[in-house]
Parts: sequence; structure tokens; C-alpha cells
Amino acid sequence: MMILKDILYKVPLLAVAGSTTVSVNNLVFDSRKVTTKDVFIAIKGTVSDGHDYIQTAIKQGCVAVICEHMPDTLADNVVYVEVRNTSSALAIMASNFYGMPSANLKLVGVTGTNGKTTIATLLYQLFKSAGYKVGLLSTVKIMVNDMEFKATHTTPDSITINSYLKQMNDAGVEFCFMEVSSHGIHQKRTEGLHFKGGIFTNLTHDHLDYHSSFAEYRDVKKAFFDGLSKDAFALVNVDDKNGLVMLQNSAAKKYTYALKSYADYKAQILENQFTGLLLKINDNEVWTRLIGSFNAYNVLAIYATAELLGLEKVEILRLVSDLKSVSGRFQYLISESKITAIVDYAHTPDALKNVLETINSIRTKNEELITVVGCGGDRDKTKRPKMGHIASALSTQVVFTSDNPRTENPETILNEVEAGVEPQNFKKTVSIINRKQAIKTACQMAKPNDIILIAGKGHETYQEIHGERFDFDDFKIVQELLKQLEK
Ligand SMILES: CC(=O)N[C@H]1[C@@H](OP(=O)(O)OP(=O)(O)OC[C@H]2O[C@@H](n3ccc(=O)[nH]c3=O)[C@H](O)[C@@H]2O)O[C@H](CO)[C@@H](O)[C@@H]1O[C@H](C)C(=O)N[C@@H](C)C(=O)N[C@H](CCC(=O)O)C(=O)O
Ligand SMILES: Nc1ncnc2c1ncn2[C@@H]1O[C@H](COP(=O)(O)OP(=O)(O)OP(=O)(O)O)[C@@H](O)[C@H]1O
Ligand SMILES: N[C@H](CCC[C@H](N)C(=O)O)C(=O)O
Ligand SMILES: [Mg+2]
Repeated sequence: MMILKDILYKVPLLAVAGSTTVSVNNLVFDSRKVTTKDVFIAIKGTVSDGHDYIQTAIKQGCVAVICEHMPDTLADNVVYVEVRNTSSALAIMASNFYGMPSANLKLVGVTGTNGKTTIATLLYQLFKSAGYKVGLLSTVKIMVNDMEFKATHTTPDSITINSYLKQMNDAGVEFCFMEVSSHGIHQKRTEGLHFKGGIFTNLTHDHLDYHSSFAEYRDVKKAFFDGLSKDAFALVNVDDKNGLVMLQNSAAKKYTYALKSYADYKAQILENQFTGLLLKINDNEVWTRLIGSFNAYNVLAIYATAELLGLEKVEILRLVSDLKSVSGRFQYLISESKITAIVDYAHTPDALKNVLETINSIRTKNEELITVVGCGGDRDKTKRPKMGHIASALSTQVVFTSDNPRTENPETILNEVEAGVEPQNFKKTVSIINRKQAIKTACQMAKPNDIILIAGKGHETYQEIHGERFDFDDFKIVQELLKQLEK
């Protein structure tokens, strides 16, 4: 039990009806989950408006309501608090409720279109190897040092974030690395958190279904850096044209990294092979098992962050050469007949282009590249023809298939992907709705030394069709199919 007044510490209040000295149980923003003595926070969402559920929440026993406008009639024995933005208020309240856990550890946020999971996960790995207790909030999983939890979002809601940070405090965690998605920033899920640092990876096409324009998408990312304090560091990739934009209004200490441009942290790719990368980072050579030039950026960001957080250069170089790839990110196997199968989470045009270019820069002419790819339903439709174009232009053969159709018709999605294929590439492509069948077809097409890329779903262990989730794991499936076919 806590006193409402204490939970409202530092929340700008517009009006209060009733006494805020009331004792409350929990913070809840979904009326369906309210129980006795809870505080209900009414949030305007993308589908419905929490303000319409205030009465339901009261019927379920809530004793306080946080809202953006007072209801016409007020119930007795309920405290009403009006604020300008309930999502912001929720984030500050969640931090207060759990005892400001982000201030008790060094929290670093990673934002950008691609590379967030890779960087956050590898920083977690690196600091663990250095002997620290570490936390991770990522698309793939949540880690409280060695304890693993399931992740539902890239950046969960602010109550979930703060409750995990509190668990990290209790477990003695010193560093936490978290992904900060544009949805997360826009919905204020990360407001009120004490960040020690922020990393910007890159900004390319994604989520233009949610954000009204690319400029808005950029400004949302920038808002994260605007919010950093002067005690934090902001580390940005300045090979991306929006890198410096992120720093414009930030009070944080500013650092840059790049392969091509002038920067505080510079890297050069000396060797790029299927077994890894040989890099030169600020005059030191380091070998990493991570594959593809885009991973040179990720490794450089990791190196810089570790240094900014106080680790010794020599130790960082040693730890970097020990990093293992992240599940579903360029995860590969080589079958008995020497077919290479790669599973990668590339689900944006830019990520797909990077992965295909990486494979093309490493493979020889006789080794064909067969790509299996599709696009998710209920998500940005404008990326579909772009991904169709990229896949067909940069592969020897393509099998278009379903990703997670969610509530959309899979065939319609496939048609939109196919629409981006240029006439001269038509003959390279086939479309098979069933993803397992599509992967099987790619396996049958492949000859020894060929490469199969299965893109879009990476670590996901399900496929969502007509709103229902079925078990599905690209890596396991291709592994089994190749084994069966090679029997
Ligand atoms: C589009 C989107 O981001 N939606 C998120 C949002 O839900 P919403 O705005 O649609 O909520 P709503 O249904 O309109 O309801 C509004 C409010 O009324 C409440 N309500 C609703 C019904 C009711 O009976 N009673 C009630 O109180 C709801 O609890 C909510 O507080 O707020 C919810 C609570 O935080 C999120 O769970 C939900 O994530 C959905 C599931 C989602 O799929 N989000 C994805 C797109 C997302 O956030 N992805 C990013 C990563 C993207 C990337 O970079 O790749 C992420 O960080 O995971
Ligand atoms: N620095 C990078 N630049 C461009 N592409 C990258 C980079 N790092 C990874 N990728 C590509 O993007 C895909 C997704 O990488 P990752 O999961 O690390 O990104 P993310 O930002 O966490 O994505 P999400 O928004 O879905 O959580 C990878 O599978 C790879 O193909
Ligand atoms: N975080 C991303 C993941 C997309 C993954 C892809 N497999 C899909 O389902 O579209 C999103 O929710 O847009
Ligand atoms: Mg991620």
C-alpha cells in the first residue's frame, strides 16, 4: 500500500477532487485489470479512450482516477486527479511507485530503426563477461542478471519497465541496457527514467503507418535525446544523416561514431568474411564473430559505450572478440551438403538490403543466394513493394511468403510485395503463402555451397495468422528440412 500523494511526486497536477492522502494498491491503465483500491489511469489510445472506462474501473473497486478531463459526474469516495497528459503522468507515477529504480543503476537506452536488439543484447553479454550484474530489456527477452523473462514489446509500458528495474535493484544489478522504440517514446513509456546514456543507431524507413511522416518519426527519436540530462552521454552514428539532428537540443555529453565520417569513435573494416569481421577501432585491431558491415557499426557503438561507462580499453577489445551472435540476427548453419542457411530478423527495406549486400559481398559467383521473405500484416504497407524490389534485385532466386499476416489476408500482402518486383526480375520469383512450404521449396532449390536467407522473423517462435498464434521457428524448421532432404 502506498499513499497517492507520494506516487504523484513531481507530476504536474491541473486539478484535484478529493483527498490525495488515500492509500492505494496498484497502478492500472486497463479497466479490465482493476481490483480493489487501485489507481486507474485513463489513457487515450490508438483504438479506444481509457476515459470511456472510468465508470467500469470504479465499479471494479478503484479509489483514484487519473484523467485528462474530469468526468461530468463524480463518484463519492473516489479521488479524481486531472493532468495534461496521462501517459506522462503514468510514467512518473510508475517510477515513484517502485522507488525510482532507474536512479539506482546505470541505464543506457538504444534507439534507431535497426540494431537496437543487437547492441543492447551484446552490451548485456559484454558487461556480464566483465563480471558485473546486468539487466536487459529487449525485443527478444528481458534479463534480470541471470533470470530470464518473456518480452511482449520492444519497449514495454512504463509500469512493466519500472517493475523490472526494481527487480534489478533488488538483485544488485549495476548496468541495464534497454531498447527504446519510437512507439515507446511517443507513448511516453520511457519518461521519468534516469538514463546514464543514449545511443542512436540509424533512421530508415519503418513504422510510417504509425507516425504520420518521416519527419515525425525522426522528431520522436530526437525527443529521447532532448530528454537526456547533462550527466548522461549521447552517442550517435554520424554516418547516418540524422545522427547530428539527434544531438541538436540535447543537454547530454555528446559523442559520435562512424566508419566514414569524422567522429570521436572511428572504425575501419579490414576483413569481412562469413566467419566474422576484422576491425580497426581507434587504431586497435579487433576480430569479432559478428558478420556483415552493419555489424561493424554495432560493434563500434558497443566499444564506445563500454568505454564511456568506464571499462578499460584493453579489456573491452578482449571482450568484443568474445561476443556471440544474437539469436535470429544473422544466425546460420551449414548443412551436411554444404548449404548455408541464414535466419535474420531483417523486416525493413534497409535491413533487408544490408543483409543481402553483406551476403553478396562475401559469396562467390557460383554460390547462389535464395531468399525467403514476406511482410507482416497490420503494419506499414508502404514497405512491402520496397522489400519485394530489394529481395528480387539482390538475390539469385526469391520465394515470397507470409510473415505474420496477423488480421490481414496473406494473399493481399503477397500481391503488394510482388508489386515492387521489376519486370526483368519476374522470372526469379515465386510466391508460396505457407511459410514452411516456402522454406522447403528454397531448400529443394539449393545446391551444395548455395546460401538460403530466411528473412523477417528472426528469433520469433510463432506465426500469427488470422489473429491466432501458431508455433513457428524459422531456424528449427530450416534445420529439420535440410536434414530430411539430405537423408
Ligand atoms: C499501437 C500501439 O502501440 N498500441 C499500444 C497501446 O495500445 P492502444 O493505444 O492501442 O490502446 P487502446 O486499445 O486504444 O486503449 C486505450 C486505453 O484504454 C484502455 N482500455 C481499453 C479497453 C477497455 O475495456 N478498458 C480500458 O481501460 C487500454 O488499456 C488503454 O490504456 O498501448 C498498449 C499499452 O501500453 C500497448 O500494449 C499497445 O501495444 C500493442 C499491443 C502493439 O502491438 N504495439 C506495437 C506496435 C509496439 O508498441 N511496438 C514497438 C516496437 C516497434 C519496433 O520498433 O519494431 C514496441 O516497443 O514493442
Ligand atoms: N546497425 C545496423 N544497421 C542496419 N541494419 C542492421 C543493423 N544492425 C542490425 N541490422 C539488421 O536489422 C535486423 C534487426 O536488427 P535488430 O534486431 O538488432 O534491430 P532492432 O532495432 O532491435 O529492431 P526492432 O525495431 O524490430 O526491435 C537484423 O537482423 C539485421 O538484418
Ligand atoms: N517490432 C516489429 C517487428 C516486426 C517483425 C515482423 N516479423 C512482422 O511481424 O512484421 C513490429 O511489430 O512492427
Ligand atoms: Mg529490437
